[in-house]
Amino acid sequence: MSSQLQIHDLTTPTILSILPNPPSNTRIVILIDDDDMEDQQSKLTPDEMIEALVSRPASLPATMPPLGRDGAFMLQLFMTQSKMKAAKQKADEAEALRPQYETFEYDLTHPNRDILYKQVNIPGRGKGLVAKEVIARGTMIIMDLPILRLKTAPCDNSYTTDEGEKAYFAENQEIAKQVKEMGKHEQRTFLSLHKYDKSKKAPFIGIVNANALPVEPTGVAVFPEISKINHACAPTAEYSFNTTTGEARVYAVEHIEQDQEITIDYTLYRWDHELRRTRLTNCHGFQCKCDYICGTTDAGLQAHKKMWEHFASLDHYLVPETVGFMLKFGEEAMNNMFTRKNMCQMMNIWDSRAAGTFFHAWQICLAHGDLQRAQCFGVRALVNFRDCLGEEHPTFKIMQQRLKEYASEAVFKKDTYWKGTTPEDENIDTSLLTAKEFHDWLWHPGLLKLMLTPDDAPGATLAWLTVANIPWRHNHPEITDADFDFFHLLHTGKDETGENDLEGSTARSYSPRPASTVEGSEATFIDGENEEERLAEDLAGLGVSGGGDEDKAVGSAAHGGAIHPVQTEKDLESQVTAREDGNIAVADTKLGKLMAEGDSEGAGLPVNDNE
Ligand SMILES: C[S@@+](CC[C@H](N)C(=O)[O-])C[C@H]1O[C@@H](n2cnc3c(N)ncnc32)[C@H](O)[C@@H]1O
Repeated sequence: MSSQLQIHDLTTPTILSILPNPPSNTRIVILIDDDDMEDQQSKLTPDEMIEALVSRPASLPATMPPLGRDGAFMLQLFMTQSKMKAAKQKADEAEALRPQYETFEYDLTHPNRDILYKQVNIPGRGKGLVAKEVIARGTMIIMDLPILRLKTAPCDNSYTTDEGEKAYFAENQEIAKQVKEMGKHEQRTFLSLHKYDKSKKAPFIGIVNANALPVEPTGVAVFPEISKINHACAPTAEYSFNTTTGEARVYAVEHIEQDQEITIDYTLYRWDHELRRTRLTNCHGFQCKCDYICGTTDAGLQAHKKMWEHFASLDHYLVPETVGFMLKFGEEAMNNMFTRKNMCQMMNIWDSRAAGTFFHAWQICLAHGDLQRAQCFGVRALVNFRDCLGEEHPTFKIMQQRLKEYASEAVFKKDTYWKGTTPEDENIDTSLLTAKEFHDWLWHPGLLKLMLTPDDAPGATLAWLTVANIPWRHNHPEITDADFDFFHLLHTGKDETGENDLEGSTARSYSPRPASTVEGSEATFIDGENEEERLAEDLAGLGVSGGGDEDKAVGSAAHGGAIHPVQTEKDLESQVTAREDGNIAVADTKLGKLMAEGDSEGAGLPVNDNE
């Protein structure tokens, strides 16, 4: 039996006199429901408080006020009701967000669902996701886990022979088996996804084809939420997969307006328009008709091809085999990066390709011992990687590490011949420069030439933008001075105010620069002319007619013709209705139908009834 101490007006000295040698079984209640006390204790967690009281009573503040009106039984801290509630809610939220890697069991009450986006019908594209509110660049929109992973995309295999065809249908059955083993939520989710099955006999492959996205290191995966996102060649968001955690994320790479569609590039930017088209048609089963690339005229496509070839050739000094050239021709390599950056800007590419450009510029500057510029570029790369892939992504983490340990880079100071750097512009206080001055200083080593002829990369971009009637887009986020603070943060872990740290959201506060201020800084050519004037002047030289129409919306409006019939709300409902006996209706409706659509062996597969 425990002794009971009736303690009224309990004071610190009283507690201290009891606690060092409490009689066995003595428990003391300390009621903490008084505002003053809450203030004092707010810095301690309940566990710390207990620890402080029991093992280090002397550490209690000497001025501790009376501890309450009642006392009995147990050394216990009572948080106020609201605090308890908040703590519980926080714990529940954390639990809901905790990825479940082992089981892959997926709850339909997805943490991101209905938060930033909603699913609506999009004319010509079936359903799609739109922003429920304005979403800033760099915001994580979805975090998702695969419900199904395959080593290769079925659509990538060309089953032209009889044997190949057999293998194709065998694969369909393999996927069916995996679906059968899924939990009921996953089954429902998987089967509610859009299907593209040209053969009409491989429905499971059909679902994979329409929805699967590449995952690293190899293979493809289908996702419960991300697979609801439509494709755009100039997307508003970027999809990436994290090999370390096994999760996928989608980040806003543009400022997305309320009700604007959230789109990703299914082809992961890797291919020119012909390859993109093949991939989208063969795998995802639709022809993209965006006015950005796919829906333009033949001349537009030709111009795009040329521009793309130029773009792809710009980092040819940076592959390991030719790194010697980068050391020898640093300015030229830098010039290429300047061009690449300008091309990205003209095309309004602010996904991780832009980060790649800054990353290369960082390497070039490091190689030539130009640390000040290297730092500026390194930060830009990091900020862009963070915005597009997130701070958890291995690419971001590796970049962060490399920036810290720049001296161990293989190319570090391998060549000090750097025409671009003069004693005057070394160790310059960049904070004193205007945006324009800073821009000129930063890119100075590469500012040798920026031609606008049809055979030159920016010229080819301009030709494409013009032929395809795409405005030169520059009304989007440019890197701001916040990046420099971020670099400071990188080294110190704290900013001047001490409010941000690298573990937190840090430079998330980095906000898009308004369109008007972009002009005259990054968007200006070497001679400082306004790019619009320059554009107009150069059009004649390029032999292309018509200019960018700034008023016309671009890129995101891919009014493509979806081949599949629109899935109605009713369709979906009927697919996921729960059966009374605990199995799901989809088992003998949609799934059963799909099985039957496949070969006869498949029809016999029961759904998972373990649940
Ligand atoms: C991953 S699903 C996206 C969600 C799908 N729209 C739905 O209704 O469930 C891919 C399918 O959406 C359609 N789709 C996606 N992007 C499209 C686009 N840009 N133009 C036309 N159809 C598109 C195609 O039918 C494609 O097979």
